[in-house]
Amino acid sequence: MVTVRAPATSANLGSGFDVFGVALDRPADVVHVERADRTTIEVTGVGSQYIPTDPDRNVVGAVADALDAPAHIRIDKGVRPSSGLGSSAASSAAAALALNELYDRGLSREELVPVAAEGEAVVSGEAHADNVAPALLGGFTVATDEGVTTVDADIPLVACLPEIAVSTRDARRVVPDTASMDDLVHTVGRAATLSVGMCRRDPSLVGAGMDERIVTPARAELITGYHDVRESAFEAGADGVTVSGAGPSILAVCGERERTRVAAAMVEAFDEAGVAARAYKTRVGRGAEVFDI
Ligand SMILES: Nc1ncnc2c1ncn2[C@@H]1O[C@H](COP(=O)(O)OP(=O)(O)O)[C@@H](O)[C@H]1O
Ligand SMILES: N[C@@H](CCOP(=O)(O)O)C(=O)O
Repeated sequence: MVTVRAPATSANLGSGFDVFGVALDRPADVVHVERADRTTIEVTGVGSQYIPTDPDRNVVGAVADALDAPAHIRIDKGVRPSSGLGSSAASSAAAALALNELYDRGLSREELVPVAAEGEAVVSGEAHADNVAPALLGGFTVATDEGVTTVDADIPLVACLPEIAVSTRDARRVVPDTASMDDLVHTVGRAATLSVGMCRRDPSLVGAGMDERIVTPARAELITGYHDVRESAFEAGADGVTVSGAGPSILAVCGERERTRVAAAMVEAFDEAGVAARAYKTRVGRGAEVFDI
């Protein structure tokens, strides 16, 4: 048996739609795999009642197919599904790494990124790699058609998860088909600022680089209380606030000392909007870990 822990991730970071991602140091999924003649799946943990065990509908089934590695796969969910915190990606990345070990396929973590992205295609319709890349490699990742670049960033974060579900598939439908040249220039400037901020481990540059005018405003409409939560986080000292992945989680970047205040302000603002929420005080963390063979 092989056991792998793969972390939650936050994709896009505002200005890096379908490209940027960070691994969070918590929460995480734990996946156990054992060789079998055909793939079977068992799911426990947070939100497991909403997750199919049919290998054609669970992301780990697609990963097992892609690696030609049938197995009995047990998923212990720590990352709630439809959260905007890369729940499906955590399972996909963990399964890819675990099955690669179990069947001795010899693929590197970089080579496992497109394999794990096959799982994302099952649930969102597209094999976007911006969650599975940080889930496998850790840190801040830039995922493009050419491959993945990583930065071992260390930045404090707050991920605030409201009790609403937004499916990535639905949230991809509201993404505009076109953008003006002004908005593209603005996005490139912010994305570059954010990347420099990650390299310098500077929360204020990362925060400034999160601002984005094309995708985020459309998705904010799907999240009750988004504007108030964002404003409250800034008032409490956040350097930047945006939709985490496709939502509904909201991600804030801040200094170490502001984290507790920012987390409390976000939960309170959701509460005032009539939505229960929890906040993870977290930071950019490591990628998936094999911890028991
Ligand atoms: N192993 C899995 N973990 C989480 N969700 C899964 C898994 N397999 C299939 N799903 C389905 O994927 C959807 C959640 O994925 P997605 O919408 O991308 O949300 P998230 O942002 O949390 O990854 C749900 O419909 C869920 O039932
Ligand atoms: N780039 C994707 C990221 C989806 O992230 P998730 O955590 O919500 O699955 C998108 O924005 O659609």
